[in-house]
Amino acid sequence: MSNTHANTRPVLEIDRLTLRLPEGQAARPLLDGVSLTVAPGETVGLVGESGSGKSVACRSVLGLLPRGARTTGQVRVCGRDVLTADRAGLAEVRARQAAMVFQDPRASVNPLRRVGDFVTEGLRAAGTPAAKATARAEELLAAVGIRDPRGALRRRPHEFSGGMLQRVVIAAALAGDPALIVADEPTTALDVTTQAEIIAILTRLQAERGTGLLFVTHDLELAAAICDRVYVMYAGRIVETRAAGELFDRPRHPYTAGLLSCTPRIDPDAPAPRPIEGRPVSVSEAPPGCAFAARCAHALPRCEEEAPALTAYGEGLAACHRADEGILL
Ligand SMILES: Nc1ncnc2c1ncn2[C@@H]1O[C@H](COP(=O)(O)OP(=O)(O)OP(=O)(O)O)[C@@H](O)[C@H]1O
Repeated sequence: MSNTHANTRPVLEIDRLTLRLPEGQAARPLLDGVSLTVAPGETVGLVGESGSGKSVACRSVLGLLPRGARTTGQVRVCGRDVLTADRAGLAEVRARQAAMVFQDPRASVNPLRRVGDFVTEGLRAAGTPAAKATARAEELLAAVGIRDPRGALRRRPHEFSGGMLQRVVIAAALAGDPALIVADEPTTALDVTTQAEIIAILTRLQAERGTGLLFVTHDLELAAAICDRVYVMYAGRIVETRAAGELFDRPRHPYTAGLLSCTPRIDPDAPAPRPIEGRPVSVSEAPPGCAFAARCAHALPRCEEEAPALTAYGEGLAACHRADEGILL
């Protein structure tokens, strides 16, 4: 975690990104005016229930859009808009500026190729001589806690457990020394002990190297523990963003409060988890007003008709008509 980069240019600036699929022109877009920044060295969480658009948003950072998607707005990585970049520009962003760690490490690697090929791929594509790339790969595998890195380079993915393979994926992500890592639920496919190890490795290396980290998760408590700032997403829109501590202690959006109250706590005195009533609406069926209104205990008729804009409350922003009324206290 770091809070020392208030005046530095962000490594990621998503600016009013709206993303529609061709067949759904009339329906609500998958992403609707999403804005988000990550500063150098900053850890930023993106949280929300399944289907809220977290993966679509973070894949857009590497220019990975659903087929036929139409976008407005910008996604700038180190100042370059990836949505308008040509092939060479996009390849450079992926090789040197931003890397992604996906949920399932087995889906990220080619099962037939050796681990060494996978970790050195980006380096070799960027013109690093083979011997130097191999030495760097060994160094990276050691940094993520793989014993016998030299031997590991010759092994194939099936010889690794899921947790060990996710370490390999993190090593490969760090190979080009990117300014930004996007981690999309990087531990969901792993057991609990391994999850903690992977989070510790990722956050340690990110802090040591000053890399910006966009961390996607549905676990608000985990986000609060490791992130500097958190964005909360619902039905394709950002509904709240603020510093992790303030978000956890004093949420302003009823959806954030709902996510917090359904998260199990370690503290024995904490209230028992309570699920948010109703189911998340899919982006396409969201009503014209606040997409959360149908599940919100505090909704007024206005909430169903008029979408609330993200507005400053406290040190952050919330999109709720009632955010200044203290309804969540
Ligand atoms: N290629 C695609 N074509 C059509 N719809 C898509 C595509 N990709 C995502 N969607 C839809 O966009 C919405 C957001 O999906 P997304 O995967 O970003 O959600 P998420 O918040 O990451 O969920 P999860 O936590 O389950 O990964 C969903 O309604 C999903 O069905």
